[in-house]
Amino acid sequence: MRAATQRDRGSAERPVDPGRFLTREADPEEPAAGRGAVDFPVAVVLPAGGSGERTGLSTPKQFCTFLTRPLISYTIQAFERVPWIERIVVVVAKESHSLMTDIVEKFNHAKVKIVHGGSTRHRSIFCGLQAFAETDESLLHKPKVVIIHDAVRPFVEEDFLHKITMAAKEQGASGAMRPLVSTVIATTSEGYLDHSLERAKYRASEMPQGFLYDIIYQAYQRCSESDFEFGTECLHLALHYCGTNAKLIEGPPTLWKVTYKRDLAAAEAVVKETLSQTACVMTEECAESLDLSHKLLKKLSAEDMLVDVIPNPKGVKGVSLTSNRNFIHISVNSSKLAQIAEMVMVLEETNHALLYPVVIVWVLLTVSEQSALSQRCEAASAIMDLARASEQKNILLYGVQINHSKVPEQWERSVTKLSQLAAALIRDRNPILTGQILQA
Ligand SMILES: Nc1ccn([C@@H]2O[C@H](COP(=O)(O)OP(=O)(O)OP(=O)(O)O)[C@@H](O)[C@H]2O)c(=O)n1
Ligand SMILES: O=P(O)(O)OC[C@@H](O)[C@@H](O)[C@@H](O)CO
Repeated sequence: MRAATQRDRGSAERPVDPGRFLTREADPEEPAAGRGAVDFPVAVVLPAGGSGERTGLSTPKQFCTFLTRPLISYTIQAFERVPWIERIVVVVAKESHSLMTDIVEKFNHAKVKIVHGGSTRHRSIFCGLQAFAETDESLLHKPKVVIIHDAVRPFVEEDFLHKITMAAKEQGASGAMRPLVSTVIATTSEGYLDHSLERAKYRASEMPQGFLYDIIYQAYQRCSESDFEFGTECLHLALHYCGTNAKLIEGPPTLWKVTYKRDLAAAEAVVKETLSQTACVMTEECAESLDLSHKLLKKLSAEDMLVDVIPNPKGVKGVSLTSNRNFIHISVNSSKLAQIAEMVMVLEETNHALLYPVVIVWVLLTVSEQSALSQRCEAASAIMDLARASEQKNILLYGVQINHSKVPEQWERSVTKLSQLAAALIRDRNPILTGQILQA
């Protein structure tokens, strides 16, 4: 049996995790290795006042939800978890103010101030910047560097934010860029090709962008009506109105903007993939349960999951729940429902499922034939009610029944099935299957 603290990586080198920031908590004491501390005030402006017409949805995309949370909450959290970012000004349309207030309260977004935007993105950004310039110093003091980031770009990591921030402090302005995927072409008024640009010489301007606050605020104060109405590039304003040439930094592929409906599905898939990479197996100490947990560890690790195995004779008290998002709880011969209920209570008390759903796969391991039927009947009625209550707390409870077999081939088949079911339940997080007892 592996020590509980050891984690088992998959055989292949793990791919760059597109959503690493979702689960890695920044350490407020220690700047990440390889970069200096940020010793000046930094704030963020998130323009979120658009209507998201290109999604074809009635709800503006920043308020569309996946995994029980609106898109904008993921973006806010990506900045809120960065210890050296002090304030986040979210710019919303006036009619979305109360919705945004509810989101801030529900998800404990403590660093957020809400302001009203304008009819275009540039007007909204200017409204956000004005929030620092025109308020009581003690409430929202002016930052040295302000990061401007579309609220519909939820995947941004602290490392890259640090690069953008330090470059903005040194250079006055900085911006993310990505290689072009398609070639840029110009058309004639009749709709024919006029010319194409040499793709290698151009880049796509992305977000986040960073600025010395005074520079970008002055640029917006000087901004023409035409730029306010039709412009799409903050870096251009800093250059055109303040002569500040932005430092361009190539960013990771995760900086993409949610623009079309398909992008919302893509964003959900990224979050699901990130949340599904770890599992904690909680095992009883009888031989069959220990054997099952060891086999699960090997099989799930082969699926490239990081797996902890926690001998759990005393129920949930022996487990650090807050460091895991997916639990496989093995109960032998009886349902031990109280332990599951206690887990749900602890997860709720620690707010651990507030931002991301937690999955509990409850494995009913039947060792003695006599107990099989009674265990299953007892569990079937109990799990449904508990699952319904847990779902209200963003905890997804699934059941899988498995019979221990002394016939190695049969036991191996059952364990393989259980491993596949557990991996699928953790990966898909389908609320329809909560409260059900599947059969391995
Ligand atoms: N008047 C506006 C328009 C846009 N934005 C914000 O600017 C970001 C990037 O703009 P875009 O992707 O174009 O969003 P929308 O304008 O909402 O999309 P669409 O053009 O499809 O309507 C989004 O977070 C959007 O909410 C804003 O704050 N105020
Ligand atoms: O034009 P949209 O409002 O869809 O998106 C804004 C983007 O243009 C902008 O975020 C980047 O190009 C960086 O400026």
